[in-house]
Amino acid sequence: MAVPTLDFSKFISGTPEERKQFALDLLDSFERTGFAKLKNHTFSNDQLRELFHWGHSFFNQPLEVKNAIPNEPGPRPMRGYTPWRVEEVGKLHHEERVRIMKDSKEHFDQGPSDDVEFPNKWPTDSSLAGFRPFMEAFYQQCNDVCLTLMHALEVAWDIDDGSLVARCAPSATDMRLTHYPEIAVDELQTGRTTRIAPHTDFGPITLLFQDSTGGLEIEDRRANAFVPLPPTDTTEMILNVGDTLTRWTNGRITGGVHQVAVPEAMRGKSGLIIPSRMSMAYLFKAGRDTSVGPLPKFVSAKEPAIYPDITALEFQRWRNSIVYNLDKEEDSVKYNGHVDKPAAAAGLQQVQAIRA
Ligand SMILES: O=C(O)CCC(=O)C(=O)O
Ligand SMILES: [Fe+2]
Repeated sequence: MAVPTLDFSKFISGTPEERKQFALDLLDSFERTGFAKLKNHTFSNDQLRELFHWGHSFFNQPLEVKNAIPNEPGPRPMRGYTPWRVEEVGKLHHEERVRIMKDSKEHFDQGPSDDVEFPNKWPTDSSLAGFRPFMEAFYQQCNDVCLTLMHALEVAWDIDDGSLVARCAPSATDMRLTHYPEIAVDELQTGRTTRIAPHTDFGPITLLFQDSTGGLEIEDRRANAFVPLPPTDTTEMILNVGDTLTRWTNGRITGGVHQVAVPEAMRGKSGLIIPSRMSMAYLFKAGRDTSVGPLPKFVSAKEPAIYPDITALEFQRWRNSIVYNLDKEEDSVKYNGHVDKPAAAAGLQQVQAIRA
């Protein structure tokens, strides 16, 4: 399954025809594959190098320094540092729900710089003095790219009242640096852990940059198999379609399932160590109080809404209650109504029955 690389500059500074063509190509790629790639995305190679430099500087700190700004695992946006083998992203993927498989990764999460409800947690060590200003500026630039991409979807759908872009304010995005420490191929191939298990992201879309290690795989829907998205050009930005866009379009666009596994060249080999890997995911979100229910454009008497009108924050709380393995107890009751697909609901009940 080929994921096309689109030229973002055609939308930013192209002719009206080029803008329309970019918008249609973006939508087509999202609909067919759940992904797209962008070049001329406004980030320079120097900025990307600096991003990964700061990532390494942060993760190279001793564990107790990183643990001084701990993320509180739970049904809320994440802030600060999460050590490895805390998250169970695999539980998001319906078929995988029963498997307990903690991800072998550590990450740093940040939200909007003015967030008073879920404030950011910044490292205080003087060697990281430049980390915060760089990351805040990077965050802002990613937000601009995302809003422009939402506008491109408006152009593709002939939405002329700005209602899609309006659903993405005020910003509630979580930006994540993930470090996957080196790990033996044999350990990953036991299937008891993973770098990041198959999942879709929660927001409308995600912007992703990966380093040159490899291992990112996307689901090829037609082949019903994972295929590598190799880091042939690490300056390209990867776009993932997330759950919120599926909900907004009443199921018309399906989220792109992805995972990080053994890099292609090492697959099936024993006794090798997979080098450490780093990525940056800008997990774009709708405004916290905004509905993730279908847009009026995608609902009709013939096609009634198949997703409930819940807020983006409520939706995120529910998804994170699963990732942090809290969905067994009172959370499962609280969020159960949000399970939209009958098959998924039945699966969840089965899991609860097994665990009860
Ligand atoms: O590390 C990667 O390339 C993917 C990360 C990812 O899927 C996520 O953070 O949601
Ligand atoms: Fe993801």
